Order: sequence, then C-alpha cells, then structure tokens
Amino acid sequence: MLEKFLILGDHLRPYVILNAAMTLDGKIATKTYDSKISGEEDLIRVHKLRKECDGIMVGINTVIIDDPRLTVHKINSKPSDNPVRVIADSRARTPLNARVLNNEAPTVIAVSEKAKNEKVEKLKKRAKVLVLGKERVDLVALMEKLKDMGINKLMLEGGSTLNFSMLSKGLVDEVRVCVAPMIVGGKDAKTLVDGPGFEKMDEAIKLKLKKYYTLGKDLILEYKVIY
Ligand SMILES: NC(=O)c1ccc[n+]([C@@H]2O[C@H](COP(=O)([O-])OP(=O)(O)OC[C@H]3O[C@@H](n4cnc5c(N)ncnc54)[C@H](O)[C@@H]3O)[C@@H](O)[C@H]2O)c1
Ligand SMILES: Nc1nc(=O)c(N)c(NC[C@H](O)[C@H](O)[C@H](O)COP(=O)(O)O)[nH]1
Repeated sequence: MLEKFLILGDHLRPYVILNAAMTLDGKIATKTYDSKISGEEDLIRVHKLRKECDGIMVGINTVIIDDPRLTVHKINSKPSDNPVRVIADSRARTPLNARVLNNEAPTVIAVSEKAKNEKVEKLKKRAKVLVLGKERVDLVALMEKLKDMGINKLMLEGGSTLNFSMLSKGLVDEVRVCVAPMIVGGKDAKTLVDGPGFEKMDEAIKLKLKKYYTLGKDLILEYKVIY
C-alpha cells in the first residue's frame, strides 16, 4: 500500500482504471445478462490488475446480476492482496447474501439519501456504508472519501451505467478493454458504456492508445483518457 501511495503522489482522488471485456460489437453482456466474455488468459490479467489496485468498484446491477466476489482468486494471492470492494448502490439494494459482503475483503457500500434506513443499518453490520448524494451516489464525493481511506489506485469493473457516470464526470484515467472475437448483437444488450450518452462527437471522451497485444484469442487495448 505504501509503495503505491508513493508512486501515485498526492491526487485528490484515486487513479482510476476502467477495465472490461467486450465482444467485437461492444457488448459487455447479452440481452439475457450472460457475460462470460474473457478467455482464461485475460482473466489472469484481470486478477493481476485487481492485485495491483487498492480498491475495486462496481455498480449495484453488476452485484445483483453476477454476484461477483471482487477478490484476487485466479492467481496466487494472500488475503491482504484483495482490494477494498466498493459498490455504488444508491438505494441500498445490495442483497445481504451477496458475495461482496463475505469476509474475504473489506467492503464499502456507497448509498444516497434515498436508501432506506432499515436496510442501511443491516448493511452496516457487514460493510462500511457511506451516504453520499441525494438521488444517486455522488461519485466525486465518493472518490474523495476513497482517497482519504488510502485507496490510491481504483479498478472500475463496470457495468455500463456506472462506466458512463464515471467517464462523464472526468473520474477515469485509463480504459483497458479485452475485445473477444465474438459478436452477439441485440439493442438491449449492455455495451461498454451506456447511460444517457453524449449528443455530439465533439463531446466524446477522447482517448490515446498506449498499448495493444493479444492474449490467447483476445485482443487487449489500453488507453489513457485525455481530459
Ligand atoms: N464484461 C464485463 O467486463 C462486465 C463487467 C461488469 C459488468 N458487466 C455486466 O454489466 C451489466 C450491469 O450493468 P448495468 O449498466 O446494468 O449496471 P451497473 O453495474 O453499472 O449498475 C448501475 C447502478 O448503479 C447505481 N448507481 C449509484 N450511483 C450511480 C451513479 N452515480 N451513476 C451510475 N450508477 C449509479 C444505480 O442504481 C445504477 O442503476 C451486467 O449484465 C454485468 O454482467 C460486464
Ligand atoms: N474482465 C471481465 N471479463 C468478463 O468476461 C466478465 N464477465 C467480467 N465481468 C466483471 C464482473 O464484475 C464479474 O462479475 C466478475 O469478474 C466475476 O466475478 P468474481 O469477482 O471474479 O467472483 N469482467
């Protein structure tokens, strides 16, 4: 942790890396929410990245649909390698039996003022709950809190809605995508970035390609975000 702190210096928020796996047509899940996209080699890359990060964040829909552990479990690791798990969960919908609430790693659940107090109290027994924002989680405030907690490098693992919010608020520094050689189509399938989107190409988030390589059948693309 100290080493990462020294490298990343004194930002007001963590350094954020958005990582995802998508099909060639940009889908991160099918219309029925199937999302087995990465090949085994890519999953190893993902777990190495998880190990390098102090925190890992997902949106509540990803928790409800995939029930991920968000720990380092595909490579050799010890409990202290697990990043702090962070869930953006405006209405405190995290199921009490969700795997992100197990005791393998600490968990932060960010809720908004819309969250029911009764559920918040239950979640507090299993996680650190932060109330930030009126309707939705205030992501800028959340980033500041995470930084204060010593999270200097944060991996953003989706889904599409949270990816858009984080990108459009200028909170993402890098985008790393695994492009799998598959096409699934479907206007209702989840894409890498959904949300309301921008109206004009001028408004698009601009990226600079830094690295590309293949891992098994997959193509890995690594970009820096230019703000
Ligand atoms: N292939 C991949 O790499 C990958 C990675 C992660 C998720 N997924 C897939 O993505 C799908 C879920 O994506 P999604 O877009 O439905 O949901 P999501 O996981 O992005 O969660 C969105 C929810 O987060 C909550 N939230 C709280 N504050 C927010 C804010 N400020 N901005 C945005 N959201 C906020 C809201 O309740 C919102 O509905 C699943 O099917 C999952 O399998 C795929
Ligand atoms: N890189 C990547 N490739 C995929 O093919 C895929 N489906 C995900 N999805 C991310 C999501 O957060 C998943 O739910 C967890 O990657 C799986 O759960 P674990 O945390 O490992 O238990 N991510």
